[in-house]
This record gives sequence, C-alpha cells and structure tokens, in this order.
Amino acid sequence: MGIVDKIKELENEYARTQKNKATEGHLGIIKAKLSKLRGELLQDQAGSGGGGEGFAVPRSGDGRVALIGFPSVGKSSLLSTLTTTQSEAAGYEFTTLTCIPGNIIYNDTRIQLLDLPGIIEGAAHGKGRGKEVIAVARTSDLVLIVLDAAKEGVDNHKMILERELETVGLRLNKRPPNITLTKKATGGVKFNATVPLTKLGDDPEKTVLQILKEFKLHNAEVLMREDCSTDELIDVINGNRKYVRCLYVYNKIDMIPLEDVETLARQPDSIVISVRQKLNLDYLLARMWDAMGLVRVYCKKRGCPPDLDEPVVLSAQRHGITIEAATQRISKELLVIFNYAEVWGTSAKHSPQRVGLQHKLHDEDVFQIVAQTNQQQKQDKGYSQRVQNYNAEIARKRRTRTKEGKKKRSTG
Ligand SMILES: Nc1nc2c(ncn2[C@@H]2O[C@H](COP(=O)(O)OP(=O)(O)OP(=O)(O)O)[C@@H](O)[C@H]2O)c(=O)[nH]1
Ligand SMILES: [K+]
Ligand SMILES: [Mg+2]
Repeated sequence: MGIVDKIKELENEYARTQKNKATEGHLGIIKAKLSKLRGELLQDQAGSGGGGEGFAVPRSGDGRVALIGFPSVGKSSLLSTLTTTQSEAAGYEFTTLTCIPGNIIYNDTRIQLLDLPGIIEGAAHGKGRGKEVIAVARTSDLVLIVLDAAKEGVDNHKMILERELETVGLRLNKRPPNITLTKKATGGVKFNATVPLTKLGDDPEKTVLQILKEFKLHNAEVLMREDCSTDELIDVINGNRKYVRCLYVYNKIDMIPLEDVETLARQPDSIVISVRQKLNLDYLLARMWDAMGLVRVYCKKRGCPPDLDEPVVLSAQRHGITIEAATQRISKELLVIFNYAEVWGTSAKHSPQRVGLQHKLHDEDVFQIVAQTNQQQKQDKGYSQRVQNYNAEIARKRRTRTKEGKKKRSTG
C-alpha cells in the first residue's frame, strides 16, 4: 500500500472514531501516525517533481499576508473564517500540503491571505516544504506567525519560528539599518560614522574593517548614520535581507485561563484570538490593516467629486505612498504630462495644497492631477525625453507580450 492510501485509510479511521475520553488514546495514535506519514508526503513533494519551484500562487489584490506556524495551530481554520475560501482543517498535523489563497475585503481594499503547510524546526534547511513556505513569507507584506496558545512551550515555538525566518534573511519588524555601503574598484576602505558607535567594540573602525575583510571587500566606502551592531552591518553587506512586518497571533484562547490570555495579549505585536469561538477576529483584521501600511487615496477630476468607492491603494513598503506612485498607478501617460497635483486631506498643510511628485499622501487623502499646458510642454526641456522613455517602455512591453504569446502557442 502506498503512502497516500495509508493516509486515506487512517483519515477514514479518524473520521469514523467517536471523539470522547475513552477513545482519546487511540485517536492520539492515529494522529501521530497521520502526522508522520503526511510529513513524509510533504518531504517527497519538496524533493522530486512536486516542489522545488515554490508554490505558484500569483500575487493579487493590494497586499499579501502569509500564515506561518507549526502544524495544527489553526491556520486553515483562520483562512476559512476570514475569507470565502475553504481550506481543509483537521485535528492531525500537516493537513494542508500546499499554498491556498483567499481574499479579504477590508476598508475597500483587497488583501490576499495565504494558508500554508505547517513548518517545523529545520524548515529553513528544507525540512518538509519549509523552504517554499518561507519563500512565500518573503514575498508577503505581512507575516502572521500563528501560535497555539494552549500548547505547552508556545514561547519556545515563537522563538523557533523567528529563528527559521531569520536564518534565510527575513528581518521581522525591523527597519533596514542606516548604513551606506558603496563598493569601489580601488582606494581601500573609507569608514565614517555620524553618530557614536557603542556596539562595535573598543575600536569600531577596526571591527568594521575586519568584517569587510571577511567578505573580501578591500575597497569600499562605509557610512554609518546610526548606532549599528555587527549583525546589522553583515546584513547590509549581504544585501538580500527582506524586512517584513510580523504579528504574533495566539489562537485557541478558548482553551486557556483568562489570566494567561491577558499575559499573551500584553506582549508586543501580539493578538489573541479564538477561531472556534470567533473571538477578537475584528480586532485582528484592524491590526493587520494597520501593520500593512496601506494608504487609500482617491483621485478626482476637475469640477467633479472624488469616487469614494474606488480608492487607489498604495503600499508604503512596496512602491511608496507619493503622488508619483499614485499617478503611476492611474496611468504612466499622466506622469509624462504631470504639472502639479492638488491635495485635500491630512497630508495637506491647507486644502487644497499644490504639491509635486514627491509629496507623501496620507490614508483617505483626495488628489487631483493638473497636466501641463501645450505651452508648458514646449518650454519643458525634460518633456520630450519623458515622451521618448514612455514610448520605449510601451514598445518593450509589446515585444515581450508577443514573445510570450509565441511561446504559449508553441508549447501549448
Ligand atoms: N479549541 C480550538 N480549536 C481550534 C481553534 N482553531 C482551530 N482549532 C482546531 O485545531 C485543529 C487544527 O486546525 P487547522 O486549521 O487544521 O490547523 P492548521 O494550522 O491549518 O494545521 P496544518 O495544516 O496541519 O498545519 C482543528 O481540529 C481545529 O478545529 C480554536 O480557536 N480553538
Ligand atoms: K491540522
Ligand atoms: Mg492547515
């Protein structure tokens, strides 16, 4: 009998067995067997054929949130509750074997929520489908580390998960260190700092030089604008770090005493919930929204009220929250003829305020783009260059589209 059939048989047995005190032991053994077999199945998929390339779930909506956690903490139950997608949930581990996307509409914004297989210690080094799960975390705007509040050693679980994510270059709830590193061809190492450095030993410059040497960087300029640690310097040298927001979601609080719930809720970036009893889920959504740093702005045409049902959603983490990012989202063509914008809302000093492309918008601001007049276009030296760039980009897009079309026709 193959592994899949064995799993089927055990699942059927699990479903058939009455859940009560007398059967607890027997169910426990089935669960253990199932967990072992499903873990093996997951490993197989990661190894040959099935896995490797990661989960092919395209990005959609205005932001992406990944559910990361140990098996059976309630990730799938949470996805099925917050979205209209159903992801199978069960009492045994590794119920979910792949990435399952769902959608949340919140504040007129579409958020893609991703259910994922449970991960275990060693995930970062390829245990189970750990590598692929973590790869999804890297592409997300927010990671929800889901924890089982009723499980013993939940603090330890939290630490293990953080470590797994950190190992592969994710940095949770941290800002990129304020260090500029410029690699040079010659000239040796030039080191400068604008603040006192307290975390790099007695001779910070020497420490920095030694670290650079380890990475075979013999010619470079380093400028530190904050009191950084060696780890932060190494992050900057490595360069492929991904800074992601993260919230800790403690599920199953229906199973623990109220005092314990309060202790967990007081920890930073932590939210306590019960999916089963639908406790605190609205609060979770509100915290998710805040953590994602999304900004809704409304574009209006001259003489018309703005369309308040259709925000342009900007992400501080991804493309920025400037007038430029907003204009680009409406149409690249508009950027070519952009003259100035008028802004109403909390980012404006007075309403409306006349602003340029680099103005940063706030949530629920309204803006109107004012184009250059023909006369202004003639006088603007940069105008013809912008038109050329724009046309070149359109041409490039058209070429890649035809190429892709040809490829599809020849393979499909
Ligand atoms: N008591 C309690 N049980 C819950 C809660 N949420 C989920 N469960 C149960 O926990 C078990 C595991 O739930 P799943 O949603 O399958 O967990 P998962 O994290 O997706 O598990 P894997 O896919 O195996 O990693 C199921 O038996 C759920 O009914 C909750 O809030 N309270
Ligand atoms: K499960
Ligand atoms: Mg699941």
